[in-house]
Amino acid sequence: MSFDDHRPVAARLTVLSGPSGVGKGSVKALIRERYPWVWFSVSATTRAPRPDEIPGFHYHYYDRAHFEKLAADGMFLEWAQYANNLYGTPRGPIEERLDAGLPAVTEADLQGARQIRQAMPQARLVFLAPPSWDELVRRLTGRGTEDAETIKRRLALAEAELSAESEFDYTITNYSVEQATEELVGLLGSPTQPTEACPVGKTLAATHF
Ligand SMILES: Nc1nc2c(ncn2[C@@H]2O[C@H](COP(=O)(O)OP(=O)(O)O)[C@@H](O)[C@H]2O)c(=O)[nH]1
Ligand SMILES: Nc1ncnc2c1ncn2[C@@H]1O[C@H](COP(=O)(O)OP(=O)(O)O)[C@@H](O)[C@H]1O
Repeated sequence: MSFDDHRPVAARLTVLSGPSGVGKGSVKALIRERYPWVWFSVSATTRAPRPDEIPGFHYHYYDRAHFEKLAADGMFLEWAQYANNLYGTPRGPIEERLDAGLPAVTEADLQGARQIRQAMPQARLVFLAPPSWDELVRRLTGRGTEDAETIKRRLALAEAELSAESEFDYTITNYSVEQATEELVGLLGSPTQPTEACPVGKTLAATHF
């Protein structure tokens, strides 16, 4: 029996995965703008912030020693090395949400999605797919945030990620950010109440560390 089996299904965790450059960040940004009641976990990473990224909003940015200490202390629901950096989902805020009967969404690479599947069989795994390989290359290159060597490494990982699509419960193809956003929000379901992000009597901490 897994540790979340007592929780109602509505309070489940949705995991958003997909290759680098497919549009996960773009979809998350539109959801945050249009559907602010959707609660996203803020992952931790050892990678440096990109110029337009805000610490505590896009990621918690830590050096490797601090990240490894948090991992050793069991502070992550899952964590993994992707390319040369570590990424992890903080455990506390997610457990607080689920224990309060509220849904949560986190982003994770394939290794992280697999760890969450093991730990939480009720979790719903969603794969964001590109319309084509060439379009993925165009998007990743066009973003202009990684050098050629990093792009090559991420595309090599993308091949493995695309071939694991069948492990996911749902695939959403990101033809347009608008369409992919609506499909993902459709899967998440409408909020039971607009105020569900902050139930009375519960303090939902943004982060535990
Ligand atoms: N395991 C795990 N992977 C994550 C987490 N947050 C982000 N990632 C993944 O780490 C990979 C690299 O993310 P990032 O450096 O932001 O690049 P991007 O996907 O190109 O925007 C992507 O596959 C993300 O989905 C997390 O909390 N845990
Ligand atoms: N549906 C789309 N059509 C065209 N360009 C897109 C689409 N979705 C995202 N992009 C662009 O592709 C690039 C990568 O998107 P991003 O959201 O950063 O991907 P990820 O977070 O998955 O790495 C960005 O320049 C973004 O503007």
